[in-house]
Amino acid sequence: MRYLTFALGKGRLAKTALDLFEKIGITCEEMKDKDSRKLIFVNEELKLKFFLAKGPDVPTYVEYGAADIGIVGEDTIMEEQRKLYEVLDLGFGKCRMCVCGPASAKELLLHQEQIRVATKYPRIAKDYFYNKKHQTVEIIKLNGSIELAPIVGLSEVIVDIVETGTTLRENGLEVLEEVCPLSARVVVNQVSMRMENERITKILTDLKSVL
Ligand SMILES: Nc1ncnc2c1ncn2[C@@H]1O[C@H](COP(=O)(O)OP(=O)(O)OP(=O)(O)O)[C@@H](O)[C@H]1O
Ligand SMILES: O=P(O)(O)OC[C@H]1O[C@H](OP(=O)(O)OP(=O)(O)O)[C@H](O)[C@@H]1O
Repeated sequence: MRYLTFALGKGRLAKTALDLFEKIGITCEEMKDKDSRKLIFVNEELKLKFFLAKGPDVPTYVEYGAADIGIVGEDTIMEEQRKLYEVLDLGFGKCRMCVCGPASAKELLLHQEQIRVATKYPRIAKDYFYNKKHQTVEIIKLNGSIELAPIVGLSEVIVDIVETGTTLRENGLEVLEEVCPLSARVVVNQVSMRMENERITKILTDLKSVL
């Protein structure tokens, strides 16, 4: 039997994903060691491998078959546009992709002004403004602390993830429009889905039963 390989984003979703696997009898104790720099873990008994990667790289590993199964935020799936099957909504990691800014930016959105939009998600932002709203905007790609952009005058608004709204509140910003709700998803490599259908289907069925 060959190994089935799981790719997990090493951020916020990893711990909950591992807890979920534990509930269906898939454990990997080594992975819980927070101080470890180890990147890949093996469960010999079940012939499973797990590795931690940067969230946005998870769909890449899955598309190329370096991982059979991945757990990743829906935002990352939308942004990366990889060829893979999105098979299960895990119902955790819930948040929203939103257009945010100071209250004063509402007017600019309303009048379809040519505004600047800072974001870690240029594809999602472009799709939203160009295809859904038919509004021409300038998109500026950033890599984090996106809320800074309207505060320091880099952009009028941002497209970013909102969970509790604390980051917005503490920086005098608010949600102006909602792009879409988001949650953690299971993605599967397209060839693995055929070649390892039985094992993968069993894992998915087990996961569904504990959600
Ligand atoms: N408050 C939140 N902020 C960001 N992502 C959240 C939040 N709540 C849930 N998520 C989900 O968790 C996923 C992982 O987020 P996390 O910030 O850990 O990783 P990341 O965006 O890849 O971070 P980094 O770029 O810092 O490595 C996101 O893609 C999103 O789907
Ligand atoms: O609504 P909240 O609960 O405040 O959560 C949303 C914030 O969390 C994320 O940032 P993260 O902590 O991943 O840091 P980053 O800005 O460096 O990506 C996201 O980009 C928002 O800034």
